[in-house]
Amino acid sequence: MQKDHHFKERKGGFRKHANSRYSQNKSQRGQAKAQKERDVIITVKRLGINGEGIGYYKKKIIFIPGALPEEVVVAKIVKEYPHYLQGELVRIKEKSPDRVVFPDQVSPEIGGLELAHMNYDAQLRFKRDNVLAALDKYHPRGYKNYKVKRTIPAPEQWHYRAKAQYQIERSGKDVLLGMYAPNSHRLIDLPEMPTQSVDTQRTERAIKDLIVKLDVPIADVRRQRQGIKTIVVRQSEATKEMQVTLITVGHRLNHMLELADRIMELPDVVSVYQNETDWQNPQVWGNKTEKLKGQNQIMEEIMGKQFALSPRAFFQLNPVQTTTLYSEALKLLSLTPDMTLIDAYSGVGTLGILASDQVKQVIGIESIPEAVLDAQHNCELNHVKNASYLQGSVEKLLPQLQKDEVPIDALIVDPPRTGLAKSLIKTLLRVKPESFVYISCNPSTLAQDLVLLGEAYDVRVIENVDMLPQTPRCECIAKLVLRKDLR
Ligand SMILES: C[S@@+](CC[C@H](N)C(=O)[O-])C[C@H]1O[C@@H](n2cnc3c(N)ncnc32)[C@H](O)[C@@H]1O
Repeated sequence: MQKDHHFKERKGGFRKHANSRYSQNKSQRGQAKAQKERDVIITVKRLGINGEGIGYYKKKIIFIPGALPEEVVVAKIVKEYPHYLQGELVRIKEKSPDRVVFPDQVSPEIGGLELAHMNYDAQLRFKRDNVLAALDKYHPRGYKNYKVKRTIPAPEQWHYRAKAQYQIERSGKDVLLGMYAPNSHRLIDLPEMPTQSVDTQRTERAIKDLIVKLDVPIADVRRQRQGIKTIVVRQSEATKEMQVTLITVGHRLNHMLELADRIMELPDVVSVYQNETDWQNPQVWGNKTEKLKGQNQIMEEIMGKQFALSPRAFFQLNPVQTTTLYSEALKLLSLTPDMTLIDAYSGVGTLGILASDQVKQVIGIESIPEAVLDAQHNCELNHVKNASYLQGSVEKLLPQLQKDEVPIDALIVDPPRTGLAKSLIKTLLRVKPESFVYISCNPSTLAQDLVLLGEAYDVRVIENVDMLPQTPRCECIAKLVLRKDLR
């Protein structure tokens, strides 16, 4: 450990970072004691699930964003909650060998760079440790025997994000384009985001310039004025085609079609969509999506197969590393030609289509109608004749398949961060697919679901694939095997 590292260049940034990230929960904010800020010396013991340093002060846990394990830091206690303290990093007295210089062109409080002050090997270790910690917290049956593999690194640690989703807002005479500070409505202008692809970033800025030039209305939440709220730019890794979606409050905005024409002139842009939302909707995307210009979808390629993507369809943010994720997951499924594979939470049909030549049939289940249409179109594009896609919730459709006596031999689930619904787990414990792989982007919900699934399944192995370097997030792939006594 190196001594007496003064943290001048980042001090201010981390203070804001610490404040915003941990003081936002309203009920907790109410309980926080108003107190005089004071500096304390803390030895950091470990990282929390969001990448924040954790230490103890007078036997109480203290969270210090930006601090690393083994570091001795001076922290300011900014809030005192009944069960923990919120700290801000002031100065590093003893520096961790894992510390690296944070990218200087961007504010540390921006989401998505929570681990950017830590070297990449340490980030990979942290991601595996996060899985172990979740298992240790919920202790699913036999978890001590799980083989939790080393995190598979991403080939690119910077500029890997193929989709940018930035908010646009007026601030006095300026127009800001970027992301909100975590848990707040304070927009941070983001001319540079080091994990974002250069092309998507450049296109975002060019669209902002066009909006200003053509005087297209920008949404104003305070005055409830209609306009453009969010600009989404997604690029295909294989074809470089770019799809732009302007998320608006209000339908026909002044100069909107002229704007779409001008956006189409930008390099690689092949389609412009408008998605309409309203002030009541807490989600970024609204329900109405309409094409303004260009082609319906952009084309992506994974493992030699073509995938058409419409604006609302889910696709991994890191297309280069997606091949690793999918090939590891399919390897663990151990498919045979007589099997029926259920691709639950199928998105645009990627996993099922990639597995289709190894099984008798594939049935995909997905809730977003546009994604289901994309999946059906993707089957045609790839001449896949043994796959079909159902639109609806997995919770409702899986029991229906069982009722209809569809053989469910192999199952892959790839749910959102919330994990599997309890009702679905009950169905799975009845159906007992022989081959079962669970892809999870949240070790905590994975561990909780494994507790319940442990009634019928053992876990053979958990693979970790790093899709999002510089963030605390990781994709886990768990291979579940039916318990011997139930086979
Ligand atoms: C993490 S993505 C996985 C998509 C796909 N497997 C892939 O790798 O591209 C989760 C998908 O599940 C869909 N989804 C979310 N909740 C669902 C539910 N209850 N039933 C069916 N699909 C759901 C989402 O629309 C999204 O496409």
